[in-house]
Amino acid sequence: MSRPDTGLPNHFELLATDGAARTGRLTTPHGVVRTPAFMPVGTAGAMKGMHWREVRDAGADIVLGNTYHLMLRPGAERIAALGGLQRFTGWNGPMLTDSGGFQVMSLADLRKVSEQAVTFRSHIDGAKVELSPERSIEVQRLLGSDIAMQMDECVRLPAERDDIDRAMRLSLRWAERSKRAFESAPDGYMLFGIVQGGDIPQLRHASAQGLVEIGFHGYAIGGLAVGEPQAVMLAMIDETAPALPSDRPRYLMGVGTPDDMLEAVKRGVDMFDCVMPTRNGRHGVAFTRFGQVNLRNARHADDPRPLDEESSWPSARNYARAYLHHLVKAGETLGAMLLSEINIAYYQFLMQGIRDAIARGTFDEFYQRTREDWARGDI
Ligand SMILES: Nc1cc(N)c2c(=O)[nH][nH]c(=O)c2c1
Repeated sequence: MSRPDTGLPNHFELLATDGAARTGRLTTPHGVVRTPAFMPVGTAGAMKGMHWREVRDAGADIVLGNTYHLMLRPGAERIAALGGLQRFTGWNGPMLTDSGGFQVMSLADLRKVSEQAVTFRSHIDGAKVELSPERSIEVQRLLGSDIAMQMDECVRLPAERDDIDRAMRLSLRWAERSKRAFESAPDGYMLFGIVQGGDIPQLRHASAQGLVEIGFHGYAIGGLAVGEPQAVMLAMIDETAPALPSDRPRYLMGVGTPDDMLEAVKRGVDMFDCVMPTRNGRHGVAFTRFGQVNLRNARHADDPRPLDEESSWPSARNYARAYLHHLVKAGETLGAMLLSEINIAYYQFLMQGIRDAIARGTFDEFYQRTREDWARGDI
């Protein structure tokens, strides 16, 4: 087990452990986050297809905002002038923002990476933009997010060792710059470092060690969920999590399916984010206690049963599959809305079950039973 980190103020309280799995509380300026936590992704300041009250009622303590989108439109200075993300959006709880660098690499045109910054042309209006570690921190501070992320360079897999090594060392230098730029933030606001190193254990260890020497409030495991098989992702979590301070939160970026998260919690991960529940909902796919259900499938056309008559979420137990199938096939907006909330609610239901099981010391039984239920499939 890795050593506690005696560096920056620690806002994370470990409440219980069960094997490598942990449950805890992360205290932020806008509220407490129960961990393990799933952060729904509110890309441009909104949860697609959902009201914030539904996100909160589903059990989410914290949501994620994308710096890339928000800095381009409506703009960080405008959001700051309007009172920050919480007042601007109406979500009055904790928010985490990413650095923007990851989405520059996946969304922007004509992007160029240098030691100083990434430069790119906005996908909205073609304007030339420079995003440095310092500007990324400035934007995240202007947005007022509770947890900011260092700027990093993530290499998609598979990739050559030299490129993974280059990006990992650049990310460490950007980590230093990000931390210096963050130092004026008020107490309580946090900055997380991001471990890179691709699918190479030695590079992951070097990245984790370098970040711990710099010192952060929490640590993200980056460079995964970028095209590698689940087995590789899990192997890299096995390499990385134990190299991070045991008393600080560990955040696996961009992950994932319910199965991914259950496996990652078993390996000591505390926080997750993924667009999958809302994106799959918009595409007609529901996540349930018995696995995924594709409501586009004709087999649902005459099925009067709800998705899950024992669900804690009303929309999952009150609407017939036949109706959801109709809405999806007809392209009705309500279909995307209902399946988005059903999926976010299931993700939060899973997280609550995980937290309860770890607190009771029954995580192994919960893990086995949950996987058996998924394997039963949709009856
Ligand atoms: N799967 C991933 C999703 C992400 N949003 C990120 C990120 O923002 N930074 N760095 C990363 O490595 C990364 C990986």
